Amino acid sequence: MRTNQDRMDSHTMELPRQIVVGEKNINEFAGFLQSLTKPKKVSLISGINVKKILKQKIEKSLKSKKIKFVWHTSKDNQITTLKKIQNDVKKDHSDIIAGIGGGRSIDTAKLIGFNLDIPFVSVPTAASHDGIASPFVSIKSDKPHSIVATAPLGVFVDIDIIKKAPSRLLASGCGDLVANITAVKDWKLGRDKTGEYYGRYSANLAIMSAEIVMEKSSQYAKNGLDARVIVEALISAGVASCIAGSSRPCSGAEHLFSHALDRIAPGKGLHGEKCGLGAIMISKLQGQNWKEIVKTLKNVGAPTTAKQIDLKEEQIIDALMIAQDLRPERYTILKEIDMTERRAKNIAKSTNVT
Ligand SMILES: NC(=O)C1=CN([C@@H]2O[C@H](COP(=O)(O)OP(=O)(O)OC[C@H]3O[C@@H](n4cnc5c(N)ncnc54)[C@H](OP(=O)(O)O)[C@@H]3O)[C@@H](O)[C@H]2O)C=CC1
Ligand SMILES: O=C(CO)COP(=O)(O)O
Ligand SMILES: [Zn+2]
Repeated sequence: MRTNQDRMDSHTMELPRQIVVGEKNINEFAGFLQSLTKPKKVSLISGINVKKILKQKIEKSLKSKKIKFVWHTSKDNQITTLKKIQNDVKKDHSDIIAGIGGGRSIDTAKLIGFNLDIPFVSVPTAASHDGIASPFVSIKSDKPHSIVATAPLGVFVDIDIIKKAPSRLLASGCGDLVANITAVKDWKLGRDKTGEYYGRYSANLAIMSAEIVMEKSSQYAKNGLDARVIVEALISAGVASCIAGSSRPCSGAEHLFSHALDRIAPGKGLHGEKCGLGAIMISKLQGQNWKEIVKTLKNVGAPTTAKQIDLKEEQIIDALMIAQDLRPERYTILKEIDMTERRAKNIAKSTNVT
């Protein structure tokens, strides 16, 4: 007899072809591109901070391999900004595109690569999110959540750059990772209540990347965060999404809460920080060990209260109340709860988020 777990529509698993995680290896960037597609010209997408830090090194590497380049600046993740950059990239006639930076620059390059059918390479300079190796893109449009584009052809990481990035970014990445605990629980709920496809392998992979951080967090509190482990966990979480064919293993109600905050309080808090706060409250609603999530976030230096990222109690409550409506088709614990103002206030207070 077929169970709900067996039932699924066909889906495509698109995975990165080559992932390099090195240290002080940015000078090998051009060689990495050559090993992928032997490009003559590359379009580089980054923000102003990242460009300032890496311009010289990246240009030196590209010149050494005679690869031409054009820089483009990503300021925000609005669809209008992306379209403008896309028009400029089109004029480059480049044969590869690289997103260099945090989630915004990577997403911008990923979607432009997909739209223009140019191979895309992900060059994270911060371990702040799990979109590094995934096919998903979060661009502000009518949809508050990610859409499918294409998995990077290659992922190139210089851990030394990530170690030197502001520590808040690495802690934020841990928030995006612990979110997998609540996301997978919601995914199981969706399987049980709606018969939706649930991939045990990708679910376990996502859980493992969260658990690695949770198990090591006391050690991190004493000796500092291990950037390489966190990067690998984020890559692995992205690969879990590639295998699942959706962001399901890494995005449940805690992400819906974060997407709601993106609308209610734009610009407040990083993506992973908001997902971490969401994971605290959602794990309590799910009957999971929410205190363990608080402990992990505290140990890695990520926020555990709204105040730490300048959010007000009303904003947390509103976000909890509208979260599920932002993605009604994604079954989460919030479908099973009448999230009244009183209930929202209670969950935020009882977990010390407010
Ligand atoms: N596709 C997906 O599945 C996912 C996508 N996202 C998306 O990613 C974005 C969030 O990513 P996040 O990284 O948190 O935020 P940003 O990409 O906005 O980066 C945050 C800041 O960190 C700076 N920065 C990055 N690396 C360094 C460095 N090495 N040294 C100094 N500064 C650095 C950036 O500079 P600069 O301004 O130069 O870029 C930026 O100012 C959101 O748009 C979110 O929606 C999040 C999760 C998953
Ligand atoms: O951030 C993500 C996974 O960590 C993407 O999730 P969404 O599909 O909810 O945007
Ligand atoms: Zn996320």
